[in-house]
Amino acid sequence: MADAPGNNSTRAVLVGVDFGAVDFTASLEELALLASSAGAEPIDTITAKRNAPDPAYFVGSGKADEIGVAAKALGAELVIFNHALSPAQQRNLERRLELGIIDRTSLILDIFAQRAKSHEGKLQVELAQLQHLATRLIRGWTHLERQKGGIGLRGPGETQLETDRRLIGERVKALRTRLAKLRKQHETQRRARGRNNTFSVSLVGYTNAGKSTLFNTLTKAGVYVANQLFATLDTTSRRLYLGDETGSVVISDTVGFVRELPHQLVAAFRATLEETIHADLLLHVVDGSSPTRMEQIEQVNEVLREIGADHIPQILVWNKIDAADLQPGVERDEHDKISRVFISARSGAGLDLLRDAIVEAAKSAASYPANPVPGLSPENEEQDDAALESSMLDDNGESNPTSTHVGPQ
Ligand SMILES: Nc1nc2c(ncn2[C@@H]2O[C@H](COP(=O)(O)OP(=O)(O)OP(=O)(O)O)[C@@H](O)[C@H]2O)c(=O)[nH]1
Ligand SMILES: [Mg+2]
Repeated sequence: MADAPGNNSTRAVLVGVDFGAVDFTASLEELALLASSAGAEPIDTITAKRNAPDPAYFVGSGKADEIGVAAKALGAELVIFNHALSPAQQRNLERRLELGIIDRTSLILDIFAQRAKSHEGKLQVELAQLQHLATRLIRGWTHLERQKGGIGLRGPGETQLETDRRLIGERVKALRTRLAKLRKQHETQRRARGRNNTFSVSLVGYTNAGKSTLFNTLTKAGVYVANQLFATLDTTSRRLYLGDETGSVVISDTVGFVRELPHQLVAAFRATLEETIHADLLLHVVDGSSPTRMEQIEQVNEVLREIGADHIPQILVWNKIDAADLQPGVERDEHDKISRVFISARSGAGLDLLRDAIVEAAKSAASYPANPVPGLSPENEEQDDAALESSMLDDNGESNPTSTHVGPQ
């Protein structure tokens, strides 16, 4: 590793191929942010124009050599492609360039692996990684066996490849079982919460839109905020008191979305996203200062469709108005329902409008009881949190080590 002095990050060259997409530049900028979020240092970006990917090297062999020469001249160890590479393309490039090659999918998986904190989050990432790996197993690949080590692991007459596949298959099965159990626990928690008839609100949106900042401002929770992609991986929930009439709602901060979110990850994070699927209201947070905000909205809606959350009432929260030179305000649709609220989570501008919008949505929701839930005033909020938390203990009476927290920590 040729690390620069005092800098531990891997120097990486980024490669983007322009197939004529309108968002080519924005997508490359995002790749740079993804790369630094993963701990790499993007030192150069090489672009190419093509009509279609080259089957062997994704870029042509001439371009591949050019990338290799440039990367070596710059002391890079890694080349990151802004695309999904086939296993063969990745392998061919690695052999030809003698450099580490990763694609967009692996990069995102890597960030998730680094960020996962909860037990469940780690299991989900491992499952996604193994599923990604399973498609890439080639003869002579011995990494897994070395890792597991030991005599007698390999069955009689099995080739290395079969052993690797078998070990991965077994681990995938074990992970699925464990995650299914955790999902059942979540179901129990949700039912317990359902008994309280508490209106639930999920913050969703593109990564870096400001969901956690807004969550903190609204609930004073102090969750991790950073100018990084996927700063948040675990769902965190808190009570939010909205006045005597409405009482409290439960509000959840969730993982951010990104374009081309690897589908293994969407599948693996389904359990985490269940918080979102079962919400009564989605606050779709948008970075209103981003030039690609419209496209980000579309990407988020696409993932919401994929996880079956597109039927949930949604308010678009147009955030970062301080950086976009906009005023706080509210927009209503043709049914006079609030469709957009313009705010700044950082300065607090427009937050009163947002709280009013949540109250209005809670009132109009059919499932919401006509009378406020008794006992949900600020005085006994803490006590209520404790009750909520105790409903989240698992069968052994142990605190559930998964991603959902309700109440003060
Ligand atoms: N100018 C401005 N910046 C903001 C505002 N809200 C959030 N930010 C910044 O945007 C960046 C991302 O904020 P987060 O709250 O971590 O975003 P997130 O949506 O939770 O991101 P992920 O967890 O990665 O999905 C941080 O640098 C925030 O300080 C705002 O209203 N105005
Ligand atoms: Mg966040």
